[in-house]
Amino acid sequence: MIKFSNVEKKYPNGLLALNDINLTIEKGEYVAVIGLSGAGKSTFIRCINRMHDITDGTLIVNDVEVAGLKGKEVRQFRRNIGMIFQSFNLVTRTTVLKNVLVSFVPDLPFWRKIFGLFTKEQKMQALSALDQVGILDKAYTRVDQLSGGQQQRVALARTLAQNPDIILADEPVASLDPVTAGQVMDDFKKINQEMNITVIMNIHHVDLALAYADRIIGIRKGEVVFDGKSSMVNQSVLDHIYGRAQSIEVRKEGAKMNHV
Ligand SMILES: Nc1ncnc2c1ncn2[C@@H]1O[C@H](COP(=O)(O)OP(=O)(O)OP(=O)(O)O)[C@@H](O)[C@H]1O
Repeated sequence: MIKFSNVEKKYPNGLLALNDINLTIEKGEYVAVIGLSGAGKSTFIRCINRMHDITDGTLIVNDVEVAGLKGKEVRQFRRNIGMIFQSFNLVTRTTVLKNVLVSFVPDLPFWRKIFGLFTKEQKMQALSALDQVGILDKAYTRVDQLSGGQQQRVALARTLAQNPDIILADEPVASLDPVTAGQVMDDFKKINQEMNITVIMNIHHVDLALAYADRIIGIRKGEVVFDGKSSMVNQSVLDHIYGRAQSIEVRKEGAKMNHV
């Protein structure tokens, strides 16, 4: 469970990126965070795994008060939280399997790290993660020979091999074409439903957010201005999150995406 109580995030330059956030996300939820560029979506997601420190309030993740973690505890805490980025963050000049095995590196003894030696069990776990996202046949292919969608699946498999409770995804389909974006969204949905992993995703495509996520959190100027079921989101809710003129643009972009 993730619980924000009166959470504030102020950057060192004084910018208030999150203001008085109060909400709870239960295990197994699929949440999409939407809002205009600069609204605070990335900041919201990145506070959850302590990529950013909150500056006031309390944030509890899996019974742990995130702000109280120190050094090694932060690394340990992050083991249960996967993170997926728009840019995939893969080592493209090596194989898919090696990229997935990287998720085990923090747990390896020093000498194994040096030689890149992985146990048979770790290799099986990595292969199984690749199977879960449907690219087992690409295990020995170099990442730079894969399409964008396949690369995002490698990133997802790497996260799954880590056996997380929570997956945070920061614009995971922003650089993909509409069809591939839909396939990657399907992967997230499958993982969420079959493995009961909480998914919290920042996403600009409102139509995809509404089609896949169960819950929508709308952020505007650092404040949560909507929090409810996807089925409750209508034009007036979007106007409230984005502002009237912008919400029409957001919808038009979505329509264009769907017709490519
Ligand atoms: N390191 C930083 N220092 C100062 N201000 C920052 C920093 N990172 C983000 N901000 C500011 O905080 C606000 C929220 O940024 P954030 O990246 O969370 O927005 P976002 O909704 O994810 O935007 P986008 O959709 O464009 O990624 C913005 O005004 C941004 O300029």
